[in-house]
Amino acid sequence: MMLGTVRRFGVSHALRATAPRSISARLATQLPKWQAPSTISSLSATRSLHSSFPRLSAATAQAIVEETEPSKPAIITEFSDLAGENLIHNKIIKNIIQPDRMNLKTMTEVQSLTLNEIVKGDDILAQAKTGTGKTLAFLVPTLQNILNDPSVDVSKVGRRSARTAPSEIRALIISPTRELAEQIAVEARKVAFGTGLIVQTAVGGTQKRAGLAKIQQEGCHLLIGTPGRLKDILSDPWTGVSAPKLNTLILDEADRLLDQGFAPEVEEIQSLLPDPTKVDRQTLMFSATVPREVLQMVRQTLKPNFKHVNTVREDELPTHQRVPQKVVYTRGLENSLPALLELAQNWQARRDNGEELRPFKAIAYFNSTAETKVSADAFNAVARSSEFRQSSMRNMKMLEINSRLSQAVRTRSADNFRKAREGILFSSDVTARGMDFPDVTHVVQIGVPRDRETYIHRLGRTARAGKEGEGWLFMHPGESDVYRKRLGRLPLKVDTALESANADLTRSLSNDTPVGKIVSQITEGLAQCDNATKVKSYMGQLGTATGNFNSKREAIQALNQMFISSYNMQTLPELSPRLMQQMGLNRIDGVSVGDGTRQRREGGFSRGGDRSRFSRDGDRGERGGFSRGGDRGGFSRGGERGERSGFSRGERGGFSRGGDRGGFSRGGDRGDRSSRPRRSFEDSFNDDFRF
Ligand SMILES: Nc1ncnc2c1ncn2[C@@H]1O[C@H](COP(=O)(O)OP(=O)(O)OP(=O)(O)O)[C@@H](O)[C@H]1O
Repeated sequence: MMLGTVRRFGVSHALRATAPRSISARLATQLPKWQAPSTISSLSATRSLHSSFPRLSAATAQAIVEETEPSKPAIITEFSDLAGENLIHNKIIKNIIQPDRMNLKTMTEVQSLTLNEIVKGDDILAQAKTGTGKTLAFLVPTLQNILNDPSVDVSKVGRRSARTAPSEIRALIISPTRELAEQIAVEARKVAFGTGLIVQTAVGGTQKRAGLAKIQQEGCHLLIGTPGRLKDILSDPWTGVSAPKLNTLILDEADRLLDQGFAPEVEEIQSLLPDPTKVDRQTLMFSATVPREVLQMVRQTLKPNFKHVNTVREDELPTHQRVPQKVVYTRGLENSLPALLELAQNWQARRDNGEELRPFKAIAYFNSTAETKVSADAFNAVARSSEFRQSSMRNMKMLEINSRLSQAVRTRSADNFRKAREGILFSSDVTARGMDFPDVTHVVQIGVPRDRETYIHRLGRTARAGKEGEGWLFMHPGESDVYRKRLGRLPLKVDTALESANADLTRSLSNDTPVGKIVSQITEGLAQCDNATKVKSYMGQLGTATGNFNSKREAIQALNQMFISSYNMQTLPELSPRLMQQMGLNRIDGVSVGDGTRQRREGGFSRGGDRSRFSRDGDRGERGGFSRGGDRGGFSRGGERGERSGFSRGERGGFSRGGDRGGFSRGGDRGDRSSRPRRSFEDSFNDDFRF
């Protein structure tokens, strides 16, 4: 079996014969040493030689190449060795290796393999596990290709700022989330420091005008953004931003960008780029996961002779072996938050006892945005309590991030978590892909995630760059069918150590027991959350749980129990008959039927409880739940595949039919100009609905 493989597809694209060759392709012919590791398929025997952070050591690579194809020179594996090859600008190399800059030495496997391939100018699909340095793998050759382009004014390289017209954009990176786009930009600026190359971002939720002005004043060689905003500015002639000379397009988290939710926007962006028969374009796709369903889209998007660089062996699991993954069956939905607190306390107790453990820094993932909020609010209340403030956990930061927060708050949360030594980030899937928060020790997923890829990417927020980490999944036994379907082949082991996961919280527990103490902390924390948030959380979870549980009735019973016993609410939220019909529920499922008057009175919804209003006022994450619940045909009946496609169809279909789409897209542009930024449809849909 292969450690890293480079597969070539098809024959050369007819266009390539006529199209001008990319700079990198031309370069490649002058570069005898940086050979394609076409023998890389023979690397399997050396796997044990590698550290947990997969790298090809120079000696190993040399030995392999010699063993298999003695005539071929070594693969470059040290960043510093790039200098002798005249391949990569000295400033870029310095930026990467200098201790006071990025301080990196040896390439990771995906970097080594793809740098080599990208520089030759071919289209690439690159697959490597989470946290293995894919960002640098596409940034370095991309920035170098721009520098190599004779039509880019290289005479200014080295100056602080090389002013360019907006149309000088040579490379475009599309990212599914704003935070990831910004993170890539930070990395790109580090790599490009001192070269004169200008990196700009175009992401939703920020002032479009200000972003455009920046591009116009400073110029832009590399533009990084989210699909909606990129489409917006490239399609609008008034922005003055176009990319007639663009020759590199990168799709980070490619499988997400090619799924049915994003694909139309990505296609539209491509149609706004120069005709590839006139301006040769190299397209690069990177992700840790490439499900079979999207391979077809990959083939349609890349040139027929694209290369598939895959560092995940066919017989290997897509998660890091070094990461223990544990599944905890919770007695009820209400047991998850106490179990999370217990996990943190246990870790801290071990540290207090002198074990050499890193500070507890966890991301807790929830399937609905409102649940994220209620949980963050409850833990913040716990953290304010005198008991907590007197404990050794007192420095733990409790932070929240989800798509319902303003972009400014989202950015602040992400920055604070990045800086935090210890803490918990209560997150929806906005941070599930690509985000590189340092030193995350635990990823805790609450509820079975919507698909296998989501599980893998969330888990990938820990154990990055060769570090250690743990993955935990807290799930209700009622989710066992979808658990088996979605995550069945992943190496999760049942863990029963967390006592509060199994405590009966419908009965009062003595405060004298450790579990009783934990439960009372959470109960007091939840008591400080407002009722409206709790109602929204119930509604959000209704959507996700009815899609996840073996039966809707069981889901609703579990939810009702949590609402009454743990949220300490007296009466269940009312669901309108219309909503019930949309969700495929009936009275005997145990829901409270009404017109929403009660929750309006109690502050649950400001503008009503039916679906159409709820979709404006309620939690956007919840809408995902509703659609899934509503579009039962796709979600509950489908298998793994059916769920994926049903899910996407359900979301889009639900939206278009509901008419929200038009409203959102119209509102998006105007919103960017108004003082209170409004969200374009894409921003709301792509970021909020599905993350
Ligand atoms: N050659 C290297 N040596 C050591 N650390 C590296 C190297 N390259 C990148 N890193 C670090 O590894 C971490 C993960 O990198 P990156 O975010 O690019 O991973 P990724 O493969 O894109 O992950 P994901 O699949 O989650 O998007 C970053 O902190 C980065 O600085």
